[in-house]
Amino acid sequence: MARSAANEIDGPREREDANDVNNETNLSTLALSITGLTKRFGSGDESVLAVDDVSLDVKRGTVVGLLGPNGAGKTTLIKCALGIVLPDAGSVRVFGVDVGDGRRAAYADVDAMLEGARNDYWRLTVRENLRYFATIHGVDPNSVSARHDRLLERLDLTEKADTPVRDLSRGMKQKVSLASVLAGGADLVFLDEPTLGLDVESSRTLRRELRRLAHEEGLTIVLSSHDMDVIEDVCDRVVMMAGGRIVADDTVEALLSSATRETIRITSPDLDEAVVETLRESFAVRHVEDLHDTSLAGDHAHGDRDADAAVNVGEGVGSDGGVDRDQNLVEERRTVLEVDVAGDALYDLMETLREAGVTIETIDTVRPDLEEVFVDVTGMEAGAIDGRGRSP
Ligand SMILES: Nc1ncnc2c1ncn2[C@@H]1O[C@H](COP(=O)(O)OP(=O)(O)OP(=O)(O)O)[C@@H](O)[C@H]1O
Repeated sequence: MARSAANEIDGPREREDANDVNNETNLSTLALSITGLTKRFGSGDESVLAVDDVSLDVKRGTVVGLLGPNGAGKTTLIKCALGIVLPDAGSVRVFGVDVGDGRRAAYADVDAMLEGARNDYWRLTVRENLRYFATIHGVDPNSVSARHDRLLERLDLTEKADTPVRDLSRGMKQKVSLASVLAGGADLVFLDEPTLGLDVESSRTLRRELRRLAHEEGLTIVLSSHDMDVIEDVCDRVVMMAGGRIVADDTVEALLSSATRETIRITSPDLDEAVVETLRESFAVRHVEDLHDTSLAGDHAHGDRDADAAVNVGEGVGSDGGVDRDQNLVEERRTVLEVDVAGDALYDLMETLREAGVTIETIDTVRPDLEEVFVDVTGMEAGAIDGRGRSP
C-alpha cells in the first residue's frame, strides 16, 4: 500500500501544531487535507448550507469518524472530498495533491463506499467482483489474489467466494461491498455508514477488519456513522458535526472524559412505582426498567440474572426442561434505575432511598458515551444522533 511521496504543500494548516518547526514533514503525513470547505444546496430561502467552512486534516494510517445527526453534513463533506459534489468554496488535498490540479492523480489511491453500499455486480461472484474492482483501479488482479484471499477470509466470505453476489444475504453483500472497496489496494477509503443494516456479528467482523487494516496495513479511513459503537470501537479520532460545522474533534477517550454528566445505576428489589414517582420529583431520573427473574423456591444456585434471561411466570416455563408450572416458582423482580447525580444529588438520593426503605442491591456509575458528549457540546436532545431517543 505504499504510495509515492506527497507533493509539496504550501501555506499554513489550521490543525498543525503552530510550534512545530518541521511543519512540512507533518504535512507529508496527511492523507487528506480539507480547508474552508463550504457547500450550499439550492438558492434563496429554500437553500441549505450543508457544509459550512469546514477544515479537517487526516493523518495517514488513522481512522477518523464523522459523527452527527441526520442532515449534519457528513455525506456532503465526504462527497466533496471525493469530488462527487463540487463545493462552493474551499480546497481538498489528497496525499498532498490538490484535487483542483489533477483529479486523476489525487484520487489514484482513494476509494469509497457511499450510503452503506457499493455498486457490486450481482451476477458476478464475490471473487469476480474483487478482481473487477482491482482492475478498474489499475491493478492486475492476479498480482493481488493473495490479498483478496486474505480479505475474504477476514470478512468471513471465503466459503462464498464463488457465489454470485445476488444470492448472498444483505449483510454479506455489504461485506462484499467493503471487500470491493479494498480490493484495489486504496490507501485512503471513505466509508459512509459502513455497518448500516448489518447484523451484530457482521458488524463486529467488519469493525475488526477495519481496525486491522488501519493499524497493521496503514490504511487511512474516514467513516461516517450514526452507530456510536462503531465509532467508539474503530476510530482513533472523532469529528462531531452539527449544522454543517465541526463542533468537536478529538480522540474517543478525550471526548468521553469530557462528558460532564454523572449518572449512577441502581438495582433494587423494592423500588416500586410510588418510590420512582417520588424520585422523579426531585432527581433527574434517566431510565427505569423492571426485570423479572424466575427460579424454583430455594434454588438460589440459579445465578443468571441477566435481563436477557428474564422469564415471566406462567409463560410457558413449564414446557421447558421439565419444570412444572405447579412447582414452587418464585418470581424475583428487580428495578434498574438510572439517575443523574451531579453535585450533592448522590447524597440526597441515598437519603431519599433510605427514608423510603429501599434496599440497594447494586450501584454502579454509568459510563458516558459519545452521544452524551454530543449533547453536551451542542445542547441537542439525547437520541439526536442514533435516533434511538435515549431521552430520560
Ligand atoms: N443533493 C442535495 N440537494 C439538496 N439538499 C441536499 C442534497 N444533499 C444533501 N442535502 C441537504 O444537505 C444537508 C446535509 O445533508 P447530508 O446528507 O450531508 O447530511 P448527513 O450528515 O450525511 O445526514 P445523514 O446522516 O442523514 O446521511 C441536509 O439538510 C440535506 O437535506
